[in-house]
Amino acid sequence: MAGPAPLTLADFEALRGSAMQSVFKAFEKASEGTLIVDRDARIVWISDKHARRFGIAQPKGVLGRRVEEVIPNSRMREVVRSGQPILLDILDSPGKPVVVTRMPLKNEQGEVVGAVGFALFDEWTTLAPVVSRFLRMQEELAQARKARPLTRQAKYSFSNFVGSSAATLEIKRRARRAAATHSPVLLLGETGTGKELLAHAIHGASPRAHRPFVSLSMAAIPDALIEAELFGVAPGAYTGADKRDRQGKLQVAQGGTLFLDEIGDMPLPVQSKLLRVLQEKEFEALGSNEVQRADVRIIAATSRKLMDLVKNGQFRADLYYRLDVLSLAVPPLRERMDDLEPICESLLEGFAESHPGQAHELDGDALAVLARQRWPGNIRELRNVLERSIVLSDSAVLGAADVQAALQTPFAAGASMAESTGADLHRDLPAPPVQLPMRQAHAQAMGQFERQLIEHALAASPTVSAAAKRLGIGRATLYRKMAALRINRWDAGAPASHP
Ligand SMILES: Nc1ncnc2c1ncn2[C@@H]1O[C@H](COP(=O)(O)OP(=O)(O)OP(=O)(O)O)[C@@H](O)[C@H]1O
Repeated sequence: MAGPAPLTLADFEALRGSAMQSVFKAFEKASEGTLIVDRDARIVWISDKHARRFGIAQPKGVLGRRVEEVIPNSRMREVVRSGQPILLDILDSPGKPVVVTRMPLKNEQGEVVGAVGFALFDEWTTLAPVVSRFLRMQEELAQARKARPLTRQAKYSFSNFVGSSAATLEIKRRARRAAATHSPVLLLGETGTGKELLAHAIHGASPRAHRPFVSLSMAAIPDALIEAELFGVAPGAYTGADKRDRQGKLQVAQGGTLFLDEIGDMPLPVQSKLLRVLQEKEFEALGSNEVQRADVRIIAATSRKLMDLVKNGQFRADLYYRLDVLSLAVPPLRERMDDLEPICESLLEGFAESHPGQAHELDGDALAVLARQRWPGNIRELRNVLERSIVLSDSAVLGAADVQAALQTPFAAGASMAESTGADLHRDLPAPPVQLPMRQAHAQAMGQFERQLIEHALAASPTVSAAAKRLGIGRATLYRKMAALRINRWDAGAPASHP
């Protein structure tokens, strides 16, 4: 007797179709709420129960709206964008958190056409063991993140240097090659282009990756302290010095990498000592005759034109050539505008943690506005503008008006100042006090002008040193003027991450 006819491909397809349907029905039935969005993350369907959870009386009234406008912490957009499910997650809702699962919906060609989300449990006491483990792991992760800078490991890798323009790929290629060697590296480029990020990445990809990464910025510490910071201090080296010796960054970085930022600001006497480190691999701590070995790879960076400093006698030519073995010129953002969109995406994603529940996307018009800027402060300036847009905006997606508003704040105006003709600057200066006698009015107007100029430069620069450079005056002069005008750089709106 003939057995049952063998199953054909069509049977498998039919079985798969009905399996999908019954899985969907089963989920729907067990679910505490269901939500479906289209490929633009606009709501196409929301169950009554889910709508009630978010205080929506008329579910039909929210159809067509962006999902984040209705469910503030929704991650449905992420699912539509990536095409990947988020199988288990906790969503905050006004009453209590719910456990949710989200899946992409695809058409026959495999293209994402939307996403469906199910609220699986709202009685999540049943999940208490899983949830408490999750919370414990989150806590551990937060602790580990906090501890990370203390471990003196590289904080960034090459993947953090976002972009795939030809210029970016080339710089990453060269940096990777540099990572494999032990030679010094010199990173050149405007402020905010990512030199420090690259220094971390080079260390992280080098054979010294498991040893310390230590940085020292010449611009962040007074000249008189640089030598002690770098080479350390022997006990009782000078009056009032500690009884114990104090390690310098060279000792701390032993076996690893020492990143010397703003090397162009290094005082000449320290330059000679650094040259000895590079040539002889040795140094002496301040106030000591004991010669110590330096097993340290030097990565130096500067936003100044080192060759000009050499010509002016401010930088030793021999040190320059010693550092210049592998020099990498990091291009400014305006020369790699193809990277603008992915960099914005990555920066906005990074803000998701610090600014939860706010816009983390740009629309095309906003991007076009950003693409028209010159970005003298490069990615640091872009980061500031995006963060400011997020803070100022109430929309779920940042539009042209949101980024315009952020660009028109004092920070951005100051950032463009260096390249402007001066006309923009004068535009927002207060009118001169005409009722005063001419000499007095002149002095007062000049004082106001100088204050505004300095505040703008400080707001647009990561360090006081960089602001001084922007203004074309010495750092000491700028400090004196700030003291005289009682300007505090934090009041001037300088980015807080760069003291
Ligand atoms: N390609 C990039 N992708 C993503 N973020 C970047 C990129 N380049 C720089 N950044 C970010 O921009 C900011 C400035 O970068 P970084 O401090 O490395 O610049 P820098 O060139 O060392 O600046 P400075 O000369 O002023 O010290 C940092 O927040 C950094 O993480």
